[in-house]
Amino acid sequence: MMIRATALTKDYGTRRAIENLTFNARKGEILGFLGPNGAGKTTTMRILTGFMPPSSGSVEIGGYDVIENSLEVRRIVGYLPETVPLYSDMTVHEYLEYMGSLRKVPRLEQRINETIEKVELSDRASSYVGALSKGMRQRLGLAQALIHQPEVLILDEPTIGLDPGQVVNFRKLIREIGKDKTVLLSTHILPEAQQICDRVLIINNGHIVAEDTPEQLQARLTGSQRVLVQIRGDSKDVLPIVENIPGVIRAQVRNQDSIEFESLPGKDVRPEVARTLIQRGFDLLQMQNINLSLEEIFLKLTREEPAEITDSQA
Ligand SMILES: Nc1ncnc2c1ncn2[C@@H]1O[C@H](COP(=O)(O)OP(=O)(O)OP(=O)(O)O)[C@@H](O)[C@H]1O
Repeated sequence: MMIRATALTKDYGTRRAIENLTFNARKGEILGFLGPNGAGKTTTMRILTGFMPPSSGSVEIGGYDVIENSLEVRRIVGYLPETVPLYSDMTVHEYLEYMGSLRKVPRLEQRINETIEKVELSDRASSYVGALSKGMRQRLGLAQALIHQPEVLILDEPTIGLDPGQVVNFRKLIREIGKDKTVLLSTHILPEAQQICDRVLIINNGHIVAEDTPEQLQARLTGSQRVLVQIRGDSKDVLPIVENIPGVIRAQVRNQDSIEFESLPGKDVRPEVARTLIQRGFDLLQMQNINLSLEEIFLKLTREEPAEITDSQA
């Protein structure tokens, strides 16, 4: 195992940010940390990079304890924090020279050239950092994380604030770099985790609530459908009818003239619902799939195994 985190807990004063997180990452794996804002992703990454100690628990990276062997850990870990401290009055080359010299990178000039080529900034080597686009700045952030050729790369919400084109490029770049590194990446965007990662940990409220491959995650999420139905009439009259249609697992009144229902995985009951309602004399005004929000996805994924609620969070 390249990363081994055991029973990590972090309290900020009386606020418990993460509790008892245990997870591993294999060598060469791209592991995703998926969770909404405030879930505890940044806290975990800061602990992993030795930026701050946990309140309890331990982390080993490449066999080194992040606190006891912090120098070794810094040598094998590259970190792209949520906001990278970049110096706008340095050029791209100067900035990497500076970051590389702090890390005492050997043959730095050659290394800078290799790195800017990898992140596709070679033609910007002499541009001032302040003049770069957001996407370029993020690639420069990645370059500083890669300058010392770390085996492990830790990326905190790396595509946040990029425009859609830049996001696509940046994800491709991470996959490319991840071919020969262990990568831990945090995101609050489900498709991002699915596109980039080999395995995804879902973190909510400081706890790991699910762990899966992107494929299995997808299967668990797209299995069932949620649909909004609007009719001319009273939704209270329609509810019992829809509830009784085979394949419908849950239905509820949305407002006066609409209800929503959820169907069994793998079964599209919409035609049956439409037919039944029309047969019963209702005018069907609208039928619309409802996308799951991230919060709902968490609930869904954790329905079978509810997240542990502890009373120690007060
Ligand atoms: N320095 C701090 N002092 C007090 N509370 C903090 C501190 N940093 C984080 N927290 C709290 O700990 C919890 C976890 O925060 P964390 O930043 O790790 O979450 P996150 O998943 O990275 O979210 P985000 O994407 O918003 O950064 C949040 O409730 C946050 O308010």
